[in-house]
Amino acid sequence: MSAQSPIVENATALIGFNDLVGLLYAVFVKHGTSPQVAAILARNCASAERDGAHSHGIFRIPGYLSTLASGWVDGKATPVVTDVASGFVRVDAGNGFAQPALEAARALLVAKARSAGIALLAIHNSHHFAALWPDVEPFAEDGLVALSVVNSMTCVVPHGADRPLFGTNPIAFAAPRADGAPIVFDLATSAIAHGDVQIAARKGERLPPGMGVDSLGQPTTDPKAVLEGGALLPFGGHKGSALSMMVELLAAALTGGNFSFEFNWADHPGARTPWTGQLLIVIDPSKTAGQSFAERSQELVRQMHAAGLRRLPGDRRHRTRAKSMEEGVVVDLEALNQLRDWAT
Ligand SMILES: NC(=O)C1=CN([C@@H]2O[C@H](COP(=O)(O)OP(=O)(O)OC[C@H]3O[C@@H](n4cnc5c(N)ncnc54)[C@H](OP(=O)(O)O)[C@@H]3O)[C@@H](O)[C@H]2O)C=CC1
Ligand SMILES: O=C(O)C1=NCCCC1
Repeated sequence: MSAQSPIVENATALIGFNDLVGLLYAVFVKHGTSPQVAAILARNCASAERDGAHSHGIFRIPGYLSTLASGWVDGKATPVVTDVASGFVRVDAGNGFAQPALEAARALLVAKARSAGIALLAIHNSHHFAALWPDVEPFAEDGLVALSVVNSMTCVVPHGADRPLFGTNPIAFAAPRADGAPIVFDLATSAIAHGDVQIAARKGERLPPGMGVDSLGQPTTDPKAVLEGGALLPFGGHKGSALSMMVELLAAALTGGNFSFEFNWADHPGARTPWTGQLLIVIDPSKTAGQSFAERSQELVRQMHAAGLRRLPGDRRHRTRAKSMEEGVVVDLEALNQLRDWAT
């Protein structure tokens, strides 16, 4: 630890998962969401904290609240679902959050996927602040395969370019398997999520090399240099950059949302989300020929373990989830007290 960047370990507290959901629900209602929206966001945010996905748990609450206070997002919006075609559902989120829009469309989307074998959900006029795995995991728990993409705000320099253009543009995938939790991965197409850079800056920690550049385009491990005029890099050079480009096309061009670069923060003080889009593809694998998909995915996992793999994507989350459900969710004490203030 360097003398210039002391790492302060904050005190923590334990809170039961349902108590955390209840507390977050009260915070959201108090700050202008409808009870329906509050219930969805509270569960989403508490689930991230429960699973140790800290960059998209309680850490995000100040951003939610300042965005609600700015009027940039409508916390009481009622999503409008349109049955576009046999395999296509569109939702106008009404300038509300993306998760209630997904909830509003879920039943129709699943019915279409089960009848046609595949269905696509395009959400626009929406805000997505969160982790993506809660959006896809429930489909796989019901035996379906799901893929989701969402673009975010400009902070990533495309491979070979001179200035930031893409968002951190995550991709999440979930598939059922015969024995055990669904296979789920959820990753930013940037070398690191923006939220993790903010957390590192707050804790006075350095970033690993290769994550970002400073305002002069020079490589840096200083999170503040990345946040203040610098930018992030895609993961895996041209490969992550191509995936990020794909996310812009699917999540924005196909849904009617903004590209990550089409949002001017200066016009919306307090806003923390851009006005982008979200795309979800749901597949019913029972429609494929041959052996059960869940058996095939189980066989893949078996072979990966036989090849020496010790950790599947999602394993860490599930371990953290089990511990949180048994012992309580570990939260920063100061953040917990702040939530209690905000709830009253
Ligand atoms: N809404 C938005 O606009 C945005 C949201 N995000 C969110 O930020 C979150 C964090 O993204 P990111 O930092 O890229 O995620 P990570 O790099 O931490 O993890 C990405 C995936 O890889 C898995 N994984 C990590 N390390 C290993 C390993 N050693 N072996 C096997 N699997 C591993 C993770 O599983 P596990 O979880 O079990 O560790 C996870 O599924 C995501 O939830 C994403 O949706 C990011 C950008 C924008
Ligand atoms: O961590 C990130 O990167 C983001 N998370 C939520 C919304 C914008 C980007």
